[in-house]
Amino acid sequence: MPTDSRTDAAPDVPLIPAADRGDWSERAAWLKAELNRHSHAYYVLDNPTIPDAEYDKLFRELVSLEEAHPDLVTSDSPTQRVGGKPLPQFEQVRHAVPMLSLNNAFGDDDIAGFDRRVREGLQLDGEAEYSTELKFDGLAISLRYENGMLVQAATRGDGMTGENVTANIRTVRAIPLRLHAANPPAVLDVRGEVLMYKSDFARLNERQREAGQKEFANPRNAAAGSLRQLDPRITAQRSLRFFAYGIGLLEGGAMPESHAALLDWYAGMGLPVCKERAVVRGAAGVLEFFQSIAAKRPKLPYDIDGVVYKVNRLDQQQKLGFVSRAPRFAIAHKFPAEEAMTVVQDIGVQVGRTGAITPVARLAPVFVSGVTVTNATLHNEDEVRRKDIRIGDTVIVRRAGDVIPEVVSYVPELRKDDVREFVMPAQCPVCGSPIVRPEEEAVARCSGGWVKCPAQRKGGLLHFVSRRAMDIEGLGEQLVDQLVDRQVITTAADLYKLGLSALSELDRMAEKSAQNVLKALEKSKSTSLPRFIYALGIRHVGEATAKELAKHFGSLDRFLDASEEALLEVPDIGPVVARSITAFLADPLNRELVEQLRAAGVHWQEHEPAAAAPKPFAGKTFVLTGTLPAMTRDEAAERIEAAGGKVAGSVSKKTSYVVAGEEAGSKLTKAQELGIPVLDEAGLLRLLEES
Ligand SMILES: NC(=O)c1ccc[n+]([C@@H]2O[C@H](COP(=O)([O-])OP(=O)(O)OC[C@H]3O[C@@H](n4cnc5c(N)ncnc54)[C@H](O)[C@@H]3O)[C@@H](O)[C@H]2O)c1
Ligand SMILES: [Zn+2]
Repeated sequence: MPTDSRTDAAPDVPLIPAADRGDWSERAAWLKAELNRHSHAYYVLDNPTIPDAEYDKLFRELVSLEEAHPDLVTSDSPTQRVGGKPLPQFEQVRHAVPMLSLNNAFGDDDIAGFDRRVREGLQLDGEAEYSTELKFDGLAISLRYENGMLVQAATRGDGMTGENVTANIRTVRAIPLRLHAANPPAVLDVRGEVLMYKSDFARLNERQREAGQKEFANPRNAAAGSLRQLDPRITAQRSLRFFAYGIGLLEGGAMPESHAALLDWYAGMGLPVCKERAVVRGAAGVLEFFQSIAAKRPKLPYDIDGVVYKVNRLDQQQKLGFVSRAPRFAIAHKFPAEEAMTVVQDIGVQVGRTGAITPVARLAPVFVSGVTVTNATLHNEDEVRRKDIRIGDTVIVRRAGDVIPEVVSYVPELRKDDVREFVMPAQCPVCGSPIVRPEEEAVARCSGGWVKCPAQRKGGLLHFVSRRAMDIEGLGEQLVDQLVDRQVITTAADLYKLGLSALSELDRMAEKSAQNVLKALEKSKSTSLPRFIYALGIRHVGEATAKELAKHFGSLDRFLDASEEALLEVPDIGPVVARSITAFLADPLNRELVEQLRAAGVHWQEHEPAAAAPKPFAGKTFVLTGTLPAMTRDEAAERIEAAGGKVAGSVSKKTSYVVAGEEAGSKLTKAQELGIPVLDEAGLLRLLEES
């Protein structure tokens, strides 16, 4: 009996009719139609409707159905084919050697099976040798070089016929137009992946958003959409990258003996080859590679969805050959999916340490990248509106690395009529104080402050005791919750009044651990000024700013007496931060807290104030225009102002510099007319560094 592959996954959205409801062939037909529809959206339109993990589930279900009932296999089945049809707008290119897919493995057992089949196929006595590399999440491309010159580039298409995207590929700077080789082969088809870095993807989507255009679902789709443009000028603006990993036709040159040697040869000719690659032995070797890459994955600048193992020797590859749509000599070992689909059951709010109200989607439990997720952040109210996420929607949830799970988008075709919009509550759900949102801010806040709002109190206390602040071990969330809820403590100063009896009365608190908490509190009294300032939890004052403040003022009293002007003299402090500090210091309750902490014995070393740092941009006026590649305009303005400069809205003779990003308009023209120096982002950063 074929098993329904969905039962091994976490609680599911009841999206797909259960397999036992209809008859097998009906189910298979439904799966084929559904998979074909999604493939079209994914491969042809670069606009997928469901996450890959959902697609893969349907795909695996069809595979197991076809295995149990081989008569169900038809030539139009997605299990028999590669990719999608080439778009008719492009000239079609027939591949000299077909471009196939890869079989997938999801666990160690799959890998053991693959390794066994390889050894059997090659009749090996010992271990097989594998070349291991990354599975880039982009789109496959075939580059034809004739006598070392790039003459044609084609997408994979349906594997036999692809789209001619030569003009677009020529705009990709990573791809050499000429190979660095004294004696290049007469014909060489280089195969590899075109992809987009995560940072370039984020910037592209920001630009799309500002221009009111459709955002891309992920870097893969952005890369595919950017490459398959009819206008190469658009592709040229999209920062595409490339890694070579395979070969098609070769004429007039000697084929290397191994896959590893092929990649080295490529690298020597100036083709980008990813350095995360190795040659290993046996199943143990590939699994070790898998683990090491899994650990690195969150830090890689591009998305990968797994690693690929290829039998290293090319003669062995040839011997193993192909099955319908994939080689027998290679396998893709996939990571757990980072995206999954589920239903938003409700949208609630969370109150942070500074009172910030974060909308949070309450989800039907769903398994994403190794854990069950029930809550996902929606960041802020504007984000909920922009993404148009509603209660009852089916959504795509993403959890990458250790990052908090977030709702990426809703699935339009599954939206029902009875979905409800999120309404920002008027009152804080924790303390009942009004929620306010200053017009120019993206974040709504509980106006209760820590005095009225237990949520803010808890957040503030947790920040105070955290490792980089006062570093008080043993005071975790559960303990802080109890202390606040039972009104044992109100402020951080009360922590130092805690006695053994009060602590021992709390749930799950043995006398031994209570003593440890007291010891940790005592130890924390001896601290440093930067830690103390950071621990106060002033909005916009992170660790780095706290350090600058401590260095600049040298003593707590000088810091407490600082005016807004004095604060603006501190390196890297601009008006937003200065205002936030003065607001904090103006509140008598905060002053009292500081005094109580000092009275409790919290102490540190002080020193003379640092000589006032020069403000290199003093007297200079800047105008910002266009989209900068890495900074938002607000960030750029804050940095300019922190260096003493002014930011103005329009260009005049008094303007010192114009900082222009992409799509800069009339301000740039005006600057050029007036002969005002124009900087790009890199130029601005250099000026900041040099001065
Ligand atoms: N969300 C959807 O609706 C939808 C629809 C169709 C397909 N998909 C997704 O597409 C994938 C299946 O598609 P597929 O057959 O195009 O490709 P695949 O991703 O399963 O594997 C083959 C491809 O991997 C790429 N690749 C990356 N690194 C490689 C390396 N080092 N060596 C060799 N190849 C490498 C190549 O582009 C190659 O064509 C699945 O993950 C599926 O979930 C999703
Ligand atoms: Zn509140």
